[in-house]
Amino acid sequence: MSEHDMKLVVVGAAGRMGQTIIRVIQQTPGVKLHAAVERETSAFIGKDAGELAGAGFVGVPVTSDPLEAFLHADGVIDFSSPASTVNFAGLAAQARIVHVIGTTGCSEADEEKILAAARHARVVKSGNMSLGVNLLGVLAEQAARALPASGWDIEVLEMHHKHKVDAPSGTALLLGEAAAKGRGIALKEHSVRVRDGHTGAREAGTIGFATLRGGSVIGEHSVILAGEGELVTLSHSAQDRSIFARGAVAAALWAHPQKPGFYTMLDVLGLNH
Ligand SMILES: NC(=O)C1=CN([C@@H]2O[C@H](COP(=O)(O)OP(=O)(O)OC[C@H]3O[C@@H](n4cnc5c(N)ncnc54)[C@H](OP(=O)(O)O)[C@@H]3O)[C@@H](O)[C@H]2O)C=CC1
Ligand SMILES: O=C(O)C1=N[C@H](C(=O)O)C[C@H](O)C1
Repeated sequence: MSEHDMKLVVVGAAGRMGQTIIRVIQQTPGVKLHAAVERETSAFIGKDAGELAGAGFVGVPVTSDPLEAFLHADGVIDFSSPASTVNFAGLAAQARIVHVIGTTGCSEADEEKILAAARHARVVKSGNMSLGVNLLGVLAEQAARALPASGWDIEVLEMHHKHKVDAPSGTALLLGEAAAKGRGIALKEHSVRVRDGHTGAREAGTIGFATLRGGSVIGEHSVILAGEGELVTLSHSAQDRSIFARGAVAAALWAHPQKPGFYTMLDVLGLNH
């Protein structure tokens, strides 16, 4: 470890992603764990963050005070919940530091507050921090551009573990947005997020979403382009949460020298053409 390492705070430190991120920080040159934050009511307050994550003792006790944690930090990695992410965005803006946001399920009002915070913080936000999914988004955009809407229907299918609380997943929406971009349409006006009962025939030009939940599935996503007599399926399968954590740490390092603003993983990965 060096004194020049980027000092990172992990919020939601005891969560599935929080623990994975702490382990990845311990393995990544150029970054160090500065603080780990959980709710005041968490049973993990005061426990060593490294031991909690199965990474061995690191000398960083879990705290419930984000203000103090952000004070001398360079960046925050945040996979928590929409309400807490909006709160952390305000604090990261005050501290003028990097805020990497993996939290999904944010409302439009939440997104506006995060955008406002990005006037002062360097925010990187994505529904999926993995290289593979971001490449899949680029491919979905290309496929949607190449195949005419009159003959090809687009459906996004996802499956996640039984603990997931938001639907469609952030990744499904990212992929839907990419396909909509390829088609030159606004996703909001053309998406079908639920089907139930006598729905009538499928409306041409819409982008449909289907959600499955169960077991311990980390994340399965497919973009299906359905034509007359043929299907094109583009898919990604997450086999380990470290793909998201590695992406988030890479995003923090990338954002450190950038100007304040709102960025996505496409910027980080150089896929934003
Ligand atoms: N963009 C990406 O690549 C990925 C995004 N995600 C997203 O990340 C988020 C977290 O996922 P996951 O780790 O599975 O969820 P978990 O529920 O396991 O973890 C979330 C953690 O955040 C904590 N938390 C919530 N509110 C606060 C708060 N105000 N202060 C401090 N800690 C808080 C929770 O505590 P408590 O249990 O007490 O509420 C919990 O420990 C989800 O939105 C998920 O969709 C997940 C994987 C990849
Ligand atoms: O909640 C999860 O677990 C995941 N959430 C993200 C999403 O909503 O797409 C990313 C990943 O698929 C895992």
